[in-house]
Amino acid sequence: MPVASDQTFPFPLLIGDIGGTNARFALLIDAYAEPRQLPPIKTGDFETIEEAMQKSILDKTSLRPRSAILAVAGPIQGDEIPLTNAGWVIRPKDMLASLGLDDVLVINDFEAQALAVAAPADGDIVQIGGGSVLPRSSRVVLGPGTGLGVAGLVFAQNTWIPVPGEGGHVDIGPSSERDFQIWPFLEPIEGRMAREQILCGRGIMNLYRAVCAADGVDPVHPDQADVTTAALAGADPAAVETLSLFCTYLGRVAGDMALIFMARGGVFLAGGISQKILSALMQPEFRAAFEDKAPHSALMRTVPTFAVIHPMAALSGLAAFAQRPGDFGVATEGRRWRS
Ligand SMILES: Nc1ncnc2c1ncn2[C@@H]1O[C@H](COP(=O)(O)OP(=O)(O)OP(=O)(O)O)[C@@H](O)[C@H]1O
Repeated sequence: MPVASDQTFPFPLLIGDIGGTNARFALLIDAYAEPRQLPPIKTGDFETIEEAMQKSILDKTSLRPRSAILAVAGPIQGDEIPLTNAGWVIRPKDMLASLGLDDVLVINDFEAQALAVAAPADGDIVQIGGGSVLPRSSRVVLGPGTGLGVAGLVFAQNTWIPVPGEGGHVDIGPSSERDFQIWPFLEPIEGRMAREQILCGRGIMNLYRAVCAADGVDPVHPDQADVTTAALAGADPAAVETLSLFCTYLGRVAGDMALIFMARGGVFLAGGISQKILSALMQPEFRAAFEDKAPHSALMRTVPTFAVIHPMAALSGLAAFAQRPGDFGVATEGRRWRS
């Protein structure tokens, strides 16, 4: 049965960021040592998470972790947690038994990204456009990857409290004249357009195909990496427009989230794709769409936006929480299991 309890976890402690495509792990020997990062693995290479953890971690070290804190892509409910965009199902009770752990906590992957932006090091982020951080004010993290992750981070009672959600599944609509030309060709999900239909890896392909269809040209790029590579090289007008629109829509959604949380502490772009298209995010489209929020454009100009460039940001957030749990208000009820 999941139990509610205190916030400390026994060391050695294994932390893991389990995305739809990649899983990244690190070991913490104690509350003071630097996390020992392990080589990332592809979720598709292993049938189950227990097999992945056994073969890629436990078989390769004599260190026996006593607890695990895992961040997963998807909502956490009950004793079986399916990953939204991958085949694994996390069963913490089985994990306690099969991996010999005393304590397992499972949180949302963007909650971990939120923990990471409570106090990012200067070298971990790059500012996009103007504005400045108002200390102790709410923050937002969102990131296109296999899906679109979104979370808030609020400061209350001297702790940073991550606010997980499923903001990638909120509706998105057309706004400009060009949007109205392209929108009819976007593939919806069960009849509606959610943000994640555009703002993620497969969303780039959805947008690219729609841009091509709107202009009556044949798509030539086989996947999203090909589209962004061609766009960044300025090689193909449809790819260039796709990336430009992607930045506009990401800016629009980032601005929406900033308004919802009144995020004067900043909006942080995490996820694998943001790092790969950083030079496009630095162009005017992203920030212009972010600020285009009449009647609050003047306010939006003061709110800073950042790309997170730390390669393992979610892991750094989990490590900060594991080592200084008192700094964070992470709810454990219903998602912590102990043997
Ligand atoms: N150069 C690129 N341009 C655009 N998309 C890319 C590029 N390289 C990888 N991708 C896409 O990024 C996605 C993977 O993102 P990420 O590395 O953040 O993985 P993840 O952590 O597993 O994602 P998530 O946490 O959302 O499940 C895939 O859809 C992949 O096709």
